[in-house]
Amino acid sequence: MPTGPKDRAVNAGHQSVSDFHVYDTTMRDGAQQEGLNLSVQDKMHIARHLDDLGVGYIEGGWPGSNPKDTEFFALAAKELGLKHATLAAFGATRRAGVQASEDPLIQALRDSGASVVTLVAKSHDRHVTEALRTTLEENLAMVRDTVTYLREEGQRVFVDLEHFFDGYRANRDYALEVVRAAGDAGAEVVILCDTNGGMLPHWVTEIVTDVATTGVRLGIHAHNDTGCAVANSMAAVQAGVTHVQGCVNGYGERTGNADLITCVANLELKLGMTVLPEGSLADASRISHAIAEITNYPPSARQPYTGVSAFAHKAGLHASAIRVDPNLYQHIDPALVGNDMRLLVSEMAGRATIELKGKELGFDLADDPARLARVTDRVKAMEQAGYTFEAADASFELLLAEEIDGARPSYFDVESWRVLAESARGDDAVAEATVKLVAGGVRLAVIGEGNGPVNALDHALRQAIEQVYPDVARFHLIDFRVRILDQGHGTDAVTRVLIETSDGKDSWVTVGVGANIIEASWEALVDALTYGLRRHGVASRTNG
Ligand SMILES: CC(=O)SCCNC(=O)CCNC(=O)[C@H](O)C(C)(C)COP(=O)(O)OP(=O)(O)OC[C@H]1O[C@@H](n2cnc3c(N)ncnc32)[C@H](O)[C@@H]1OP(=O)(O)O
Ligand SMILES: CC(=O)C(=O)O
Repeated sequence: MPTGPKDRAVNAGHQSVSDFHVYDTTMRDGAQQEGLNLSVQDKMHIARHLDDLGVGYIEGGWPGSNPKDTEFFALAAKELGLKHATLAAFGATRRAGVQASEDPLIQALRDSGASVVTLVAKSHDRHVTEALRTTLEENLAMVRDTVTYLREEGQRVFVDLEHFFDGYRANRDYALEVVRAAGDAGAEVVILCDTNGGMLPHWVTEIVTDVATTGVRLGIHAHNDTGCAVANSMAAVQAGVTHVQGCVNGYGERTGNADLITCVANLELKLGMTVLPEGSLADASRISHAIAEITNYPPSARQPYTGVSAFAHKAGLHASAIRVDPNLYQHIDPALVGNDMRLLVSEMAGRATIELKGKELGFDLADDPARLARVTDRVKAMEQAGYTFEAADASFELLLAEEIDGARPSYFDVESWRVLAESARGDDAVAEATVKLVAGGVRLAVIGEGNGPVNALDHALRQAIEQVYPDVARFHLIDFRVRILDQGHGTDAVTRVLIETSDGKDSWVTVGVGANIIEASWEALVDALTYGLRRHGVASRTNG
């Protein structure tokens, strides 16, 4: 026989470091994002990452609405073992005309094992009459009854008021009546939701300031349809809410929810509040990327605070000031959110960029201004010819090594290469490449096969070099990107290839440019193996 939540509540009672609530809904509203699907195990992993981040509340899903969410709560009750966070179960108020104690979805919330239940309720009069097809009075009763029932069953209750801001504009008195009904029935926090995401910050300020006069503890749940979800959440906090909901990486229905990490970083670093355990924010970038791995959504490079480009500097003028003091072009120290400053080498680089990037890669270029200028000029000329170094650090490092050592690092001399592609009797085309080279004083001629010309060349080159440099056996190509560059002259377009190679531990990117895809790929492949051997400490003919 099931016991009451009083006895079964998991992870109950852990408050965030301050009384301010940081409430994550990645596994519920985040999972409402198009293309995002989480398994039970995915949810377990995400919950642990969120707990490491130190959020106060983790909304695990809607038990009773689908078997997976029900299973997640059952497993969480047995195995999750959160350190900081409290698990919350999400669901709707009872159905119209049904007693809370007889509504199966309310029973599922009660039986979820979660100590907190977050109920979604209607507060916009038109939604009550048209979507719920009931009366305004019955909606108030649905809120009161459900909150009262779950409180009596021993659960803490938060109430999400859907479409609150639109509802307030349509019928202020009714919207405020729903807030009071929830608060009076025992809801700990009433969350004002910008469900359609249409608000602007000054409207949020105005409305929250008015609703705060009810004396009910308020929260904010903002969607990003105007691109203002985080700004609206900040406006709500400044107007008095003490509970912020959001999703890691801004996942969520349509354009997403407020990015929870951006919100907490703003609260801690801009507003000086303490909303996470001390030191947790420095884990934010790692956790944002770890969760992106689980959701299988590549993280946005331009994500505030945690994106790989959040502290990447491309313009020469920026780098020249950064050389004096990084804070001249950064709003915070990236280490505060576990991110790093990066310098991007491109045609927009000046000498300062090259010097700083060189330093990052372990080269001291400051003592030779003429060499620094020469590298800068070479980079600009090569970018004009189609190369791109900002995404190909490994090719840039080989260029620097060449300038410093007087010759490009080299492990083999290529005599010739040739590649043929053939399709017989309408079968899929296959390719065969022949590579002739001298490595370690040995002349090698190797044939490689592949499903395309680049694949065949890669196999042939690798098989040849591996005979002299066994480290090459660990290298494998993990990404291959081709771009046809129209140089504005129509017929003389060139091809650029970026190749990412891994040794199973690290990866590096090289670039090649040529009149055709095979020539460009060959250059990038040769750079990839050369860089890899250098990185593995294998002596080249130029450095020893
Ligand atoms: C704003 C938000 O994002 S809230 C979160 C929304 N999330 C989801 O909808 C995902 C999970 N949902 C589900 O799995 C299903 O919709 C269920 C299990 C909840 C309900 O499924 P069904 O019983 O088949 O109903 P259906 O989805 O067609 O319609 C929703 C019903 O809930 C009612 N409803 C909507 N909001 C509320 C509410 N706040 N309180 C009570 N009932 C509500 C609707 O009026 C409708 O009732 P009806 O069946 O009498 O027409
Ligand atoms: C509750 C919720 O997800 C919303 O109103 O957007």
